[in-house]
Amino acid sequence: MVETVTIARDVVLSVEHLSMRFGGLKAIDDLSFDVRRGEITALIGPNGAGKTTVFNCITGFYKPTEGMLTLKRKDGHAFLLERLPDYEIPARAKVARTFQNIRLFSGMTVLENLLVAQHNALMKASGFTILGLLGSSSYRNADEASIELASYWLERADLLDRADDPAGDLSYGAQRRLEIARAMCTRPELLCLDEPAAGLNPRESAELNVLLRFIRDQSDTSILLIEHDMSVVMQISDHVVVLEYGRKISDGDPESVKNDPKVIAAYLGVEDEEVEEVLVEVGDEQILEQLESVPVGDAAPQASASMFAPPVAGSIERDDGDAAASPAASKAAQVEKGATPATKKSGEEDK
Ligand SMILES: Nc1ncnc2c1ncn2[C@@H]1O[C@H](COP(=O)(O)OP(=O)(O)OP(=O)(O)O)[C@@H](O)[C@H]1O
Repeated sequence: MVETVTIARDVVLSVEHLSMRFGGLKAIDDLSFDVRRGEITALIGPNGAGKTTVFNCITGFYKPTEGMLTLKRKDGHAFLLERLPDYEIPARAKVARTFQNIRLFSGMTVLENLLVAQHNALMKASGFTILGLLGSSSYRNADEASIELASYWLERADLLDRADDPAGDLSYGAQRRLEIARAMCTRPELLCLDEPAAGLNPRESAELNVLLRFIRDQSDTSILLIEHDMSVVMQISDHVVVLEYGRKISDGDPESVKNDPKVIAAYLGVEDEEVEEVLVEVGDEQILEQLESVPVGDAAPQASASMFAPPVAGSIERDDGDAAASPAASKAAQVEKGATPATKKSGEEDK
């Protein structure tokens, strides 16, 4: 059943009073924010802040403990994502997602990866029969349309000349772009990207930025991304939402969020001397001045100091997909784990 609700016209996703508990741990606590249509919204925060949990709630991997997630499609249909079975979220609500770890079919060619993403549309066109596959004109048309769409996104991702190569042969940055191209082949209205710049070098990050800006400006897809690389966030986001310990601490345009003392304190939740050291390294005196007005004790004790540190070429660890931007960007200790998920589905943890 299609759940119909009323939300502002330019909002594609409305998150309202979202909470998610894992046993005794409240990973998300009464979180509300909007993703506006045609924008890039970044969800940022120190490690363990709850960003991936929000994605898992949006994409149906977790059913939230409380709250409403309303996806409004351009045609006016609205879906309450927390009530949809997870397999219907991409198909009906048109939400696509990529993961922190690259998940391509590495033995298939680049083109095949994009065609597999359109499997549902092709099967529908075949009428789910072998005769349909072999002879029907609707299948042939759908087949041609799939190849055309795949070629379009391969070109946008600068991968057209690699179409027949195995996906596993691509460079890391090219594989990231292929994942995004594959997601775009499902014609999503909301694209959720979990750390798309993780492990990319500055040149690859710049290529990613070009692709994401193109999606925002030239397609009907809005983007919600989790990202630790602040150079990416600050360059391409229209809107930034900051989480700390599952709660929203800031929400606004990149400039206002960057200068929000609560955000600075959360990211630089370290000893006073270290704060100063990092800020001097970054060279932002304005932030330093603002930080002085934050009451002592407001800083989170286990946050990361990575926010304003620029990426440093050559210091990127790619094996596990994590990027270390600079010494100042070392990840903070995780918030204590170990609680049992209240509503986690069977299968692996979705990271
Ligand atoms: N399935 C789970 N079971 C128990 N606790 C969980 C589960 N998933 C997440 N958590 C906890 O919820 C909190 C938020 O985790 P989450 O992975 O959403 O944070 P994050 O902001 O995405 O972190 P990172 O930036 O490191 O990816 C953490 O304390 C984490 O340990």
